[in-house]
Amino acid sequence: MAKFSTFKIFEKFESLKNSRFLSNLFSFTQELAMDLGTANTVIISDGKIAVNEPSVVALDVHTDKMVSVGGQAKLMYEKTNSKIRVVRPLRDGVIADFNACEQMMRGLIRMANDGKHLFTPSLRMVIGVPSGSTEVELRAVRDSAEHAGGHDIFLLYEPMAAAIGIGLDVEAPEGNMIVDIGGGTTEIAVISLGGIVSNNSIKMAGDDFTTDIQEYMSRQHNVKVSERMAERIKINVGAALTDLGPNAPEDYLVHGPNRITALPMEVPVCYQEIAHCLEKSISKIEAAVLSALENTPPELYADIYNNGIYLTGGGALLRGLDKRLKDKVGINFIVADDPLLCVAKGTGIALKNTERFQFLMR
Ligand SMILES: Nc1ncnc2c1ncn2[C@@H]1O[C@H](COP(=O)(O)OP(=O)(O)OP(=O)(O)O)[C@@H](O)[C@H]1O
Repeated sequence: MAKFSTFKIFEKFESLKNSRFLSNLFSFTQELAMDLGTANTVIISDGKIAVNEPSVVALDVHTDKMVSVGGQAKLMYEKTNSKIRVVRPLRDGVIADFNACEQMMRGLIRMANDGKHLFTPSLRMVIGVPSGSTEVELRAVRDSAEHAGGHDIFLLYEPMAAAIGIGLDVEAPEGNMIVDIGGGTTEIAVISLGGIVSNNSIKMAGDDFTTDIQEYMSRQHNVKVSERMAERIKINVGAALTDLGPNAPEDYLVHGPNRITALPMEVPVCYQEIAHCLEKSISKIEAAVLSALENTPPELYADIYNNGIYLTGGGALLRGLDKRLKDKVGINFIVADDPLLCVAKGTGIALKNTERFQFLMR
């Protein structure tokens, strides 16, 4: 009888061991794909989005230990006391605070695991990086990932990841152009035969739009707004065109202190004035797209003309941007589905097919 039940227990354990839960619990290697962005970090585990959080970490000023990470840390942003510092470790697409970045990565990876592993696994990772990164900047990402538990680390350029994430056949002898407007960088790349033929990476993107709005509110309306409020204005009434027709959003009510008197103010903001205030920054992105097209060989140019240009990244969500770029360049612009997730999805696909995409990664 005892023999029988021992056998049963053994059989049960074997079947559980083969289940995903237990194989995760006892596995020593874990595979993660990561879009380590200036504004948001997305982690894909087991083919699913496990983490999609702001790239923010809160640290104890005295011990430098992590207090919170992601959305929780963002809630503390611009609201801290002298004991806590809230850091955005990436600026313009690259690591600006190495220690904070490492802590943030650790915290987010832990969040992705969520008790799934009994032991700290060794990580096999694909990480999206800006295509304009220098060797030193790439080294910094690799080092941060290694310190956060990474063992096998593959780096994939963001426009290539975005193209894979959209579902384009990046190995085909066909030109495709991607314009990825993130928080810190705009990456423009022409892809053909599994390589980047021409690229242009500028440090002008969504966060610069936010800063433009913050400065505009202070200059034009004498109202002081935080970075987070400026971002809310951008999301609610941000636009690239002064005429959005029937898609125009309602005015957005902004509350804040008067810059001079500190008395409370209420200012309604319309999308037309935001379109004016973003004019200069958007023109720089237009110029970068034109310059990338200038450097594109004619055969690939013809493909791009036929296929249209893909817009990805959070900046692609700015109202009317696709139409404005189309009017300027004369080529159709297509906003990808889920533009905020294209790079992450692409790194996830590359992770599942590291053999196939090995030649694309560094
Ligand atoms: N609806 C929206 N309208 C305009 N901008 C938006 C919208 N939603 C998000 N954004 C902006 O998109 C940016 C974040 O985009 P994304 O997550 O693609 O960037 P990232 O990957 O973090 O940055 P990077 O690639 O530069 O490192 C932020 O500046 C955010 O304010």
